[in-house]
Amino acid sequence: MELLSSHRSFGGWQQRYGFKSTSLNSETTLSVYLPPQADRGSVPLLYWLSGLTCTDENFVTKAGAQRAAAELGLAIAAPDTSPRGAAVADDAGWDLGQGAGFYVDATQDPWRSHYQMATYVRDELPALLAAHFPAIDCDRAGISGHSMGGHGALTLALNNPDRYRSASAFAPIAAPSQCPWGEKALTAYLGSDRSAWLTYDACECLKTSAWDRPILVDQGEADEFLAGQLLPQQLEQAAQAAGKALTLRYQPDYNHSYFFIASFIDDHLRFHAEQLGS
Ligand SMILES: N[C@@H](CCC(=O)N[C@@H](CS)C(=O)NCC(=O)O)C(=O)O
Repeated sequence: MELLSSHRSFGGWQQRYGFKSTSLNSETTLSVYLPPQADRGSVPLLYWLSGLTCTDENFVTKAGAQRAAAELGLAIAAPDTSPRGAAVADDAGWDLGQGAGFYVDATQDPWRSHYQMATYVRDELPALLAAHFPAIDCDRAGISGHSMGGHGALTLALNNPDRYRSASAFAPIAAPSQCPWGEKALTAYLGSDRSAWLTYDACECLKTSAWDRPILVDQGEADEFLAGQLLPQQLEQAAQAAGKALTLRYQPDYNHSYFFIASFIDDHLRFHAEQLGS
């Protein structure tokens, strides 16, 4: 891993690394926040998955998470949202291809040779972090994200309750098999057989998942994508039917932006820290 940048932040370090990912078969970047407590012992980890058009840097520069992460002793790993590079398939739209990996393992050409984001986040990242950051305890890991990344966080947690101990999301794409963003991406990455999509739809995952911990979701009421793309009411119904402990908070006047995320990120970090024992 090549250290691309390192900044002192609230007594810890905000760092960015570049490396070749084996699952993505491409160069990628990863941002890591190491809280001050990492100097003295082991710290739990929060994975942050960003949304459409983002890199690993949007969260780092806009969410304002470092202050609370430093207080709570929580490391944060923020990966990029897709494989990148001239040799990697792309699409003219901003909602497919580079910057829009949707945290799935693609099975269709031309995507499948690089777009293995589920494997990358679930398997490669913890191994990499454990090897390079001895202070990070990858067995005490939670996951969160925004929009496409909220969808990624919920589906990864629900599909892997042994891997993550806490889960939350901001304005997640809650039912991707029923909204235009999801239908476009899942058709491209997984093919037109909708049964292959279900494992990547949080509402479907809730029906069968062994996840037994509380889930926190914040949703802005003035979110421009609320009715057309995000469908949080479906998540609420699915959680209720499955008997899962979902707290869905509607936040009046907040839109889809990082101003919304920055306003509630401390609540989410505290929520994760409590469950991760930090
Ligand atoms: N580019 C799209 C918007 C995409 C968008 O809102 N992306 C969200 C995630 S879904 C985001 O986090 N954007 C980056 C940012 O705000 O820093 C548009 O022009 O409508």
